[in-house]
Parts: sequence; structure tokens; C-alpha cells
Amino acid sequence: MPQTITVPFPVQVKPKFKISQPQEKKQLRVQLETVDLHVYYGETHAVKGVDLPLYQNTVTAFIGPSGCGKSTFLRCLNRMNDTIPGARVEGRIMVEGIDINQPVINTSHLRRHIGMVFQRPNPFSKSIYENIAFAPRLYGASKKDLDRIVEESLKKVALWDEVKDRLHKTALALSGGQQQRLCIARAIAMNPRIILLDEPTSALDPISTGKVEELVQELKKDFTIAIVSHNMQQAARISDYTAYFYMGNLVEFGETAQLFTNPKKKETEDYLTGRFG
Ligand SMILES: Nc1ncnc2c1ncn2[C@@H]1O[C@H](COP(=O)(O)OP(=O)(O)OP(=O)(O)O)[C@@H](O)[C@H]1O
Repeated sequence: MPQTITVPFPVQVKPKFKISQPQEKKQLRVQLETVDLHVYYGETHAVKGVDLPLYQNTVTAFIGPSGCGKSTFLRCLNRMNDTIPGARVEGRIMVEGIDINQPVINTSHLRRHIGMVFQRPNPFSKSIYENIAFAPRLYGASKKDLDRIVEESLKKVALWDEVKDRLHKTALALSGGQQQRLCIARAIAMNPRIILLDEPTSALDPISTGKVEELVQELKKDFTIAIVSHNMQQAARISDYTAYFYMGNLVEFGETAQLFTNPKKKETEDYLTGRFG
């Protein structure tokens, strides 16, 4: 009779892809923290009591199977769910000691500090310059300031050299990858503290995807970043922390290297090893 062997848990998962290594341990400051956050769309309970920190100047990836609530959770963080009819968000979202999930919060002002970039590049039908200058001008920036903001923002996303001779031409003539970097430049033009990226590379080719991934690594020096990704290799490559969601629950949150190689929960391991999902 063959002997049955019980494999002790947690089992070491051996990933076939590169994983970002933990940074030198330093005092991490919590930039934003959700406390018992719930989201409902009518009867659908899409996010179920999630407690999650975003640490300053780090990248946190949200992963999990389709429909698990990653994008819904991300959209809470700058109150974008307010724009969805029937959506209800309960719980606290603490930033600098203030709960930003209160009705009194000015959401336009909030979104200056917590910017968002969507799955499909969505530049305005305006010039490259105007795409970036539009919001800062609304907040009173002078022409001199706008010129500086446009140049600095485009340099931060490594687009300046590609577009500096056609700043006043339409942004819609840029390639998909360039448009997405322009949208990121538009988000950082307001000098936010946090940038939310909702599957920013899912509509891009591999070369443009690589450029956006490199960019995310650069941007974390100045900003705190949360990114929803369907691509586990991408999450492993570019994030410092990973949150695994399943059916609206946060199953596991931890340092990316730990979560991918030595998950604490069996459900996480099953997902990472492709046993489901
Ligand atoms: N506007 C909406 N109205 C009603 N239900 C919604 C809405 N948006 C999302 N949902 C539901 O909420 C749940 C979570 O969806 P969400 O889009 O946040 O998941 P996700 O993990 O980001 O999925 P995907 O990876 O496919 O984008 C799903 O059951 C979805 O059907």
C-alpha cells in the first residue's frame, strides 16, 4: 500500500517569474488606510469589510480573479464609486487622520491628491500641452507655471523627448502606449500624493507595457501607487506589497516577495499556482 504523505502547509510556491525583492527595511509610513470598508451595488455586496494600508512611496498590487472586487475597491480610494448610480460605500478611508469617506469631503479637491488612470488611455480631444495644462489652469496656475508643469510632467513619464516638438498637436495622434503615459502625466501634473492605476497596461502592446512598468518604478520615488493587475507576473515584478482579493474579501495582504513565495493562506497559494481562478 502506498503511504499517503500529508504536505505541511504553507507549501513553498516556486514561481517561474521574477519577483520584486523587498526594499531595505525602513520605517514605512501609512499614506492611506481603509477600515472595515464595504461596497454594495444594490443587492450585490462587492467589497466585504476590507482593512488595508497603502504605504508611502511603495507600489501595492491588487490581484484576484475576475469579479473579486479589485477595481471596486480601488475606485473607493478617491471616491470614484460616488459616480456610479446605486453604489454604496460604508466604512472608513483614513488619509492623514481624516476619513475621506464622509459626505462633507470635497471630492474634486480629493481627486487632486489621489489621481487615477484607467484601463484604456482616455486623453482629452485637445493638444498634448492642453491635456496636462487643463486641470492646473483651472486651479489658477500662470502661463509660466503651466509651461513648467507640462515639461516636468512629460519628463517624469519619459515622454518629453518624444513629443516636445509637437506639444500643440492633438494628443489623439499619439500611439496607445504614449497616450497612456500622457494620461499618467496628466494625473501627476496636479502633484497628487497617491496614484491609482486600474489595469493601466491591459490595452497596451508588450513594449509599451514594459515602459509603463518601468515608469511605475520611477514614480514610486515621488508618489504612493496602487495598481490593479490581471497579470500576476506584472504584479510580482513591480509591486512591493500585494493584496489578494476573492469574492469581495481581502484574503491576504503582505510583502510581494513573501506573498508570492510563501503565502500564508491556502486560498492564495491555490490562486498563485493556478489551481483555480
Ligand atoms: N457598476 C456596477 N453595477 C453593479 N455591479 C457592479 C458594478 N461594477 C462592478 N459590479 C459587481 O461588483 C463585483 C466586483 O466587480 P469589480 O469590477 O470590482 O471586480 P474586479 O475584480 O475588478 O473584476 P475584473 O478583474 O473583471 O475587472 C462583481 O460582482 C461585479 O459584477
